[in-house]
Amino acid sequence: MSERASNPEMTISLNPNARESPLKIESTEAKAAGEEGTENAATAEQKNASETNKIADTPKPTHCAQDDGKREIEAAALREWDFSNRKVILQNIFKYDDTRTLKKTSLKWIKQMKVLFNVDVEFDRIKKAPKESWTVLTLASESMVQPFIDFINNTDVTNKKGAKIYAKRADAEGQVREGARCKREVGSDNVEDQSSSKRQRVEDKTKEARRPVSDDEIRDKVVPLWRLPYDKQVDTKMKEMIKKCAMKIVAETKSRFRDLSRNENRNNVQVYKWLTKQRCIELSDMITAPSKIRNKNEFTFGYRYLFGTNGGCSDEISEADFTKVPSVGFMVTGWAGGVSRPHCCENIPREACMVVDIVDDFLQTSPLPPYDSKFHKGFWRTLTIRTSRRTKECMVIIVHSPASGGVGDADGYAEHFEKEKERLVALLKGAELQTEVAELQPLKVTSIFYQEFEGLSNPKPDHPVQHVYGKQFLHERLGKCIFQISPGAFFQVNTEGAEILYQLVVDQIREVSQNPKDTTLLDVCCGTGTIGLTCVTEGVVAEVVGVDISEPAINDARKNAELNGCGQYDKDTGGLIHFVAGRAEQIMTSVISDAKQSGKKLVAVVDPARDGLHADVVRALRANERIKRIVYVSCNPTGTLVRDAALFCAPPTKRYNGSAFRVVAASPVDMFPGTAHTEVVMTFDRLSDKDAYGQ
Ligand SMILES: C[S@@+](CC[C@H](N)C(=O)[O-])C[C@H]1O[C@@H](n2cnc3c(N)ncnc32)[C@H](O)[C@@H]1O
Repeated sequence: MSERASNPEMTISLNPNARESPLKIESTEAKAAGEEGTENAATAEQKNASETNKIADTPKPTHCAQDDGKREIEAAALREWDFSNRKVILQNIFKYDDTRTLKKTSLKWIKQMKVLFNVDVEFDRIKKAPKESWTVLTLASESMVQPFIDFINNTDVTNKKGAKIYAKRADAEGQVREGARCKREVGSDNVEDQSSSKRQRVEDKTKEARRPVSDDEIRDKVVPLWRLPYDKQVDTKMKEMIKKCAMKIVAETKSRFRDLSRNENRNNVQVYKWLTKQRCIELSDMITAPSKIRNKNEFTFGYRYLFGTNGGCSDEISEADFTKVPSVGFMVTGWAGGVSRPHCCENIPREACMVVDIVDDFLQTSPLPPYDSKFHKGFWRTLTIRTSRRTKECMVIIVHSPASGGVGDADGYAEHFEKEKERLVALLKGAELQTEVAELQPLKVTSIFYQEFEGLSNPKPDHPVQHVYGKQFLHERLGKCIFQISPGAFFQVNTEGAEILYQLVVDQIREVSQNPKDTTLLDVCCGTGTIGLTCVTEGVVAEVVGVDISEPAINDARKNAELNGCGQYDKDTGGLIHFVAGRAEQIMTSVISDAKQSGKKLVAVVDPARDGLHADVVRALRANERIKRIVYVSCNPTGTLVRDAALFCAPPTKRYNGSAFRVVAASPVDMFPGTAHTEVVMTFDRLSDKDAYGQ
């Protein structure tokens, strides 16, 4: 916290530049408007300066004027302390960026402003709530706010995912609450101005997005590394892993040692021996997946834009050149755009494209329109296709708006829905889905589900589904096991890649479970029980306790234990395989203490979603010294794995007690070829005091 923030009594600005040498404000508009604009800006600047100087120039007050003068100074001081007029809200910030990253980014923008427009801006602080896509940035003085907002809104400032970042003022009282969006402090004219300019922006974006899209654009979005040969893709990812995961874990962990000795005045917080000379976690070579093919693909209903008879011939393409047809595919140009066919993407299997073709044909004659997220109107929303080339099964899940009541003009939908539903089922169930591999038998659509959803985004995995055709589950074979998968349950999207990933986990557990009968595996975020059951069938552990938030996934896991001959848990007699539904952060402590009662050795494998582990799960695992090894499977190695690894490896504190861990192995696996994503299996071993500081 800055000195100013920590001492509200202080009235002298710590940023003398901000008050004494008023800014040269040369906003982009002022530049564009030439001399006149510059002059206006200069006048405004002078006005600003004279306002500021008023305080300093206040004549020595007479007795009566003394109170007024005092009040004015107090008011000025208050204004100085009223941070709200210096606060800017930035929207569309990347959800997983933390405050430190944002500080760096803001400094970069400020540098750009200086270079491009010769505008001096300084910022005081920036604060971001985790997983919010907006943040509040406080500038050093009020006069910097408008130029900064202009810069952000009028130049190409985007977040990591390429979405435009927008800026606006925070509200008058500075009531910037975490988790609440702020209202702007503007006059009614301004509100109109701003909302019409916002409308304009949305219109422009929509116009830009609703157009025919080339195959290369589709690939650029879905498999952004497709232009590189595969070995170069792997190189690129490996460099990213070293810089943003392996090096960051060491830096982050070391910074925790520094913070502890500084903040808690603990002068004995010496960096552990294994870290002292280390700059980077040692990573093994990237393990490549034998196949690029995804077994789960999600598409959106919408309109596909095609060139009309004249369209696409000249450089200047206008909207009149397009025609549009209802379709299903990827939203390559964002939520406001049309949808594009997935056939050109190398990771989408041909059998899934065949289902897309069937649904596409069906839509051409369907009286029910695709859903339009801009107006929250329309019927067909998303199509999910799960396939297994090994069992020749295919599961189709169609999400739609309610047929009556609910979304948009739903009243007309009810009369068509039942008929349309049956028509689509009839088209799908007879289909033979041929893969690119001629020798492979074609797949069949073995189950169809409909899912009604009224909300604005997407249904949660446990949102109810309506089973309309075939089997209730999809079956997939992995290694020696077979797994039943419910429509809402998680399953790794690259089947061949998952086998490699699980084999790595098995090997890491085998290293510490000399006697499998005496080892219990805690499978945290176990999904359908895949990792735990693979470990049992591979003979590295005999007992598994799995925890997952999803009830359907846990039901699948229990069934999968039976299917794979691992026995089922009996609540009276107990048993060797036990799956529990619940939030890991709420039940982990009791799960661990129950597991401890058997007196067996405990090993944990954690495989959380992109959000990483909840702090309470890290605490529970750290606090239980019986857990000597944790194998962490991460799909977000440059984000949440870094955070969680630092929490496991940092010295004990009141909040995170129990001896620290150290990283003993880390293997990146390319589960998503063509994309920038990588999965990492990282192994942590508990450090004894002797290991921590010993020779
Ligand atoms: C990446 S998946 C891993 C699943 C499984 N290990 C596998 O390989 O198939 C993450 C799992 O975490 C579960 N999950 C998400 N939040 C959770 C929470 N708070 N507590 C327990 N499980 C959670 C999800 O339901 C999902 O099954």
